[in-house]
Amino acid sequence: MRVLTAAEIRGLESCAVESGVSMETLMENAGAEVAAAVTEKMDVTGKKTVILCGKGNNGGDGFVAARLLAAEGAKVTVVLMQGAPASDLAKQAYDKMGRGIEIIMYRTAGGAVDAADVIIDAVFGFSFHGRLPSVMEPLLARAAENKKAFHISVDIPSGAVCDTGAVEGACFKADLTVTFTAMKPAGVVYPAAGFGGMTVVRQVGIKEEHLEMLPCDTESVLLGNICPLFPKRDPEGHKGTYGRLLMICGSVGMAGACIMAARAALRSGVGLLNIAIPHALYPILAPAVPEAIFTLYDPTEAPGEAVLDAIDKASACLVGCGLGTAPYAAKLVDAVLENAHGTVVLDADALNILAKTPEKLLVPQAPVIITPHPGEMCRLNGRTMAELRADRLQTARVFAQTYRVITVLKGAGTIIAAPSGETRVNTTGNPGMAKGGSGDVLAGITGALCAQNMQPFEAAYSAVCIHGAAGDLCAEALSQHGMLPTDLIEKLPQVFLQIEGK
Ligand SMILES: NC(=O)C1=CN([C@@H]2O[C@H](COP(=O)(O)OP(=O)(O)OC[C@H]3O[C@@H](n4cnc5c(N)ncnc54)[C@H](O)[C@@H]3O)[C@@H](O)[C@H]2O)[C@@H](O)CC1
Ligand SMILES: Nc1ncnc2c1ncn2[C@@H]1O[C@H](COP(=O)(O)OP(=O)(O)O)[C@@H](O)[C@H]1O
Ligand SMILES: [K+]
Repeated sequence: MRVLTAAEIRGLESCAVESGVSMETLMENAGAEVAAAVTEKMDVTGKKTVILCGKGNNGGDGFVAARLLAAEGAKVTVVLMQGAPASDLAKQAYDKMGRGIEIIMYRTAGGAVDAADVIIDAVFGFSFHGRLPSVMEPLLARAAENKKAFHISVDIPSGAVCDTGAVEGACFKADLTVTFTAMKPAGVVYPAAGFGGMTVVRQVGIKEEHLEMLPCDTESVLLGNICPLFPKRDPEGHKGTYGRLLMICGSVGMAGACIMAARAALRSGVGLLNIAIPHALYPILAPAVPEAIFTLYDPTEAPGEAVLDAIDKASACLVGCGLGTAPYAAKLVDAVLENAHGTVVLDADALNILAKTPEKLLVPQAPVIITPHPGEMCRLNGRTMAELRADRLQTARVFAQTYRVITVLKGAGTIIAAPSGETRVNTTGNPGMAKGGSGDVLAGITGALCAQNMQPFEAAYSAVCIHGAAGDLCAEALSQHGMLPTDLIEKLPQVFLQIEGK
């Protein structure tokens, strides 16, 4: 699904006005969609409906919804959060409300919020930036405490910044967000996405051709979107057809990371898996991954002929899961950066090794995918965690463009950014995956898809989506508490069944 910024929506709004659709109509339709979302959920007759309205057009949408819900028999109270409406459009909508709707100021609204059956958040929309004014915080907290009410946000949960998904202070917590025209970053990028509940996109009068003509470089990803990227396997295919993945992962003390990445790669369709490990790991790895072949190396020596030959033959290399950061590991990373022909996937310790010298990411001729979690990202770009959380989209984009690497910034709503500026936001997965080892599974899937010659950007976002989909199946079957990263691997066949079925 396309994800549009506030400026893009404003541009579309101007096109609509030029083609004869008035702003009043857009606002009327927006308010009607909000009212419809409530009436679809419940019979509103006599229901105490509190609408928190700001002074801008988001508040205007709230006034329209107030009028329409009151006409349906709801007992509506409008709360002016910033005093009288300021925009002409919002003023018109306010005047049209007529009698029969209670209008109160936010300072006296606590009781109404506590007793409400429905609370509609129409305080701020896509023009909000910075922090929610602190005077509004107590009322939002009371709205959240009213657990029996249905909470609905208009366009964006108030307190979230549209284009970055940042939430610096308090934010309205919604069960449902009705957003207009297109998905916005705040609907899919965390932390904002965690406040909006389910987000539905509703059309309010922007012409479809205007929407389609608009170039868009950001999309959200669902399993259904990636299915067409997986052609049927060739009936005459052999192991050579499906690529040769070289993994340089694992060390004494971290063999498990290598095993999980290897098993995930094998369950993701790769033809041949070669694992380069120190001799000492062979007795553990060989029985754990019987399908793999092994290239054994001596960690006290520089990467030898066998490792260099393996790099030369690989259609993709995955480096870093459980590799450690010893000097020999750094030499292995260099060997891959200098010699790889196929896509290079760098995870975990490979990224820790490169944190001091990120310019080395520019060395490979081959495409590079990096899969940092937020801590690794901050080590690589030298920024703080607060800076990262303030704009996860831009953090990934800037790094991808600066170092010409596909950047997979992991976490809820993983961001996948390409050097071209194209960006994807993942929508699968859940907090049951927040356990050591989940990242190794993702790295294995990513390496396997790259080895099979999928385009690297498509491989990167498909892997993230598949990984999250496996996580969602695990959560359903095993609970978020009880599921393990190794369970993700066992669920991969079920995800690929869905992909092959399309
Ligand atoms: N453009 C469109 O296509 C449509 C837009 N509509 C609505 O219009 C909304 C946007 O309306 P507006 O542009 O009037 O702005 P908002 O209603 O988002 O914000 C109101 C005002 O708050 C100010 N503000 C921003 N950050 C603040 C902060 N931290 N503290 C205090 N004040 C702050 C802004 O400068 C703005 O003037 C959309 O989100 C949507 O709900 C709808 O009416 C339908 C169509
Ligand atoms: N709350 C969450 N929602 C969705 N996915 C998550 C969540 N927490 C973690 N994940 C996913 O789990 C994986 C964890 O990776 P990482 O932090 O590298 O762990 P490790 O290296 O310990 O295996 C990432 O793919 C991340 O996106
Ligand atoms: K809002």
